[in-house]
Amino acid sequence: MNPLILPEYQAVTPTPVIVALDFDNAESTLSFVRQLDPSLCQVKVGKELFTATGRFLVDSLVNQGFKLFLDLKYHDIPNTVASACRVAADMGVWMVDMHACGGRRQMEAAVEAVANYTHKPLLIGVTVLTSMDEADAREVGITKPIAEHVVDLASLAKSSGLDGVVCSAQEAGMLRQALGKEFLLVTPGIRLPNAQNSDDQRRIMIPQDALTAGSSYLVMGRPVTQAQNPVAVIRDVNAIAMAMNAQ
Ligand SMILES: O=C(O)c1cc(=O)[nH]c(=O)n1[C@@H]1O[C@H](COP(=O)(O)O)[C@@H](O)[C@H]1O
Repeated sequence: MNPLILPEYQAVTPTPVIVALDFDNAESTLSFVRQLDPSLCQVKVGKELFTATGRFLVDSLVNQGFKLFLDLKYHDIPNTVASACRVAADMGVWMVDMHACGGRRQMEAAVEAVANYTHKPLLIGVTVLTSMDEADAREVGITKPIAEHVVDLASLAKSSGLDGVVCSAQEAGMLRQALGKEFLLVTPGIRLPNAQNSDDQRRIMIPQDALTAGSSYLVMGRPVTQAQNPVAVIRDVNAIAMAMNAQ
């Protein structure tokens, strides 16, 4: 058990934080993860780390007891995505995602592929990337305001049987109203109140506002991994969530 983790934070289950392990090698990742604990946060392995390390690191993190979000954003024909989700389920991941714009048949095939697993991974549809603003969206043919497009894709994901979506916390309030309390809202693009800039992110929110708006999970990469004290940043978010849950 990591001595940095105080008993009161161990009581935070589930924590809303998913730490994006956006590293390019196993050594840096494992050295960073040594200060974390499965009761403190979930972890996410995305394209950079998975390309660098393959399933070796996923296995290692799952074996350490972390709930792992495999963020490979599948977007392919139904058979390919369904088969990939089945392999992800075999790996014991907690959450896996696919682009909702891959369509109903892609999502339904994924749902069917993992339906009989005892530990079925949560299936999450990516709506509109948090790095995109209205001008970016228009350039790729999205003619509606982003918020409306997100609601449409999230409704499609829900009616296809997915457990939730990735969206910006800016859309969380609207999606909560439209899709109810149970549907998971996984929100990247989180920035701390004192952040100097938003990097490549465009639709951002601070943790407190994201949780108030109805986010289920906050995906946090650089605000945690580049912090002087990553554990303190996670604990602060957990404390906000705990205070809100106590109300
Ligand atoms: O699916 C994701 O996790 C994701 C979707 C999205 O719309 N925006 C987004 O930033 N992400 C991921 O969330 C993480 C955000 O990292 P930071 O901007 O460093 O906090 C990265 O790993 C992204 O790949």
